[in-house]
Amino acid sequence: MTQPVKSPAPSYKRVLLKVSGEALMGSGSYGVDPATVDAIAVDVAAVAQTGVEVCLVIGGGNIFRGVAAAARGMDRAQGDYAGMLATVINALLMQNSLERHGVPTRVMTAIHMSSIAEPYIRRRAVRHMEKGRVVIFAAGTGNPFFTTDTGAALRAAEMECDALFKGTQVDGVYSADPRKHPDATRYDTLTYRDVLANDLNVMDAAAISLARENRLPIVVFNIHGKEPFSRVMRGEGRFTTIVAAD
Ligand SMILES: Nc1ncnc2c1ncn2[C@@H]1O[C@H](COP(=O)(O)OP(=O)(O)OP(=O)(O)O)[C@@H](O)[C@H]1O
Ligand SMILES: O=c1ccn([C@@H]2O[C@H](COP(=O)(O)O)[C@@H](O)[C@H]2O)c(=O)[nH]1
Repeated sequence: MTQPVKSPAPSYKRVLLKVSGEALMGSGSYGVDPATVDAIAVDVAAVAQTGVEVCLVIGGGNIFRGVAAAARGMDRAQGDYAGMLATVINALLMQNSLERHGVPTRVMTAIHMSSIAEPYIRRRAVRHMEKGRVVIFAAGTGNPFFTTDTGAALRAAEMECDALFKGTQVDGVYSADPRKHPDATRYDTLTYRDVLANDLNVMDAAAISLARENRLPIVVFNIHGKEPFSRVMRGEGRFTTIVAAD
């Protein structure tokens, strides 16, 4: 692997946090554990209170994944639309939790549902963040055959974020999926090219490619534990940074 130079923790002005839907299940195997959503909200609130502009993308894998439904015979595009609706449910739950902790928020959806959330309009989203609101981008890219990882890379590029933080079930990128291969080794830093060339499936290839084109650093970390987002923002704990080679 090419080893990019690891520099001290940068200071961020605006970041996007992607939370996997699975992370919201807590110790369950489906749906949402309110205590887990609350713990993530407290962590996001702490980061927002430092003055960093924060936007969020939450996956839907705790409720519905189009690709899994297609494997059982469902039409893929129809399943993907259902998956995107699952991300809206998660976004509304996170909004509720953040607001209970005093954080002003807006949910913006890529699929219009104006009774419950604003439609996604790039310049409005930027304005919300400038005013100190946490913006939650829901319904992914709005298109089937994509994932919320790609939605996260897309929105982070549009918002000109300094980095995309992927909060997931594992504490970084490994040589193989550590949940299936306990002997896999973890990397501190990787290049986009390494991730793509070695099929390191922590994020889908479309998301990595989009980040690479936009020179958007990706930081992969474990979303569980004591305020992990706050810690990784300070450069503490275990995580993997994915950047360009130079
Ligand atoms: N090389 C690897 N390094 C680290 N994790 C990997 C790797 N290959 C596969 N994975 C798996 O990828 C998962 C990250 O994807 P995640 O569960 O966050 O999915 P998602 O699609 O972003 O979210 P959702 O749960 O909403 O579908 C990790 O939990 C890990 O098990
Ligand atoms: O742009 C998008 C984003 C998501 N989907 C569908 O939603 C589910 C849940 O998202 P995850 O990224 O897996 O958490 C996904 O499996 C797709 O079915 C989509 O179609 N387009």
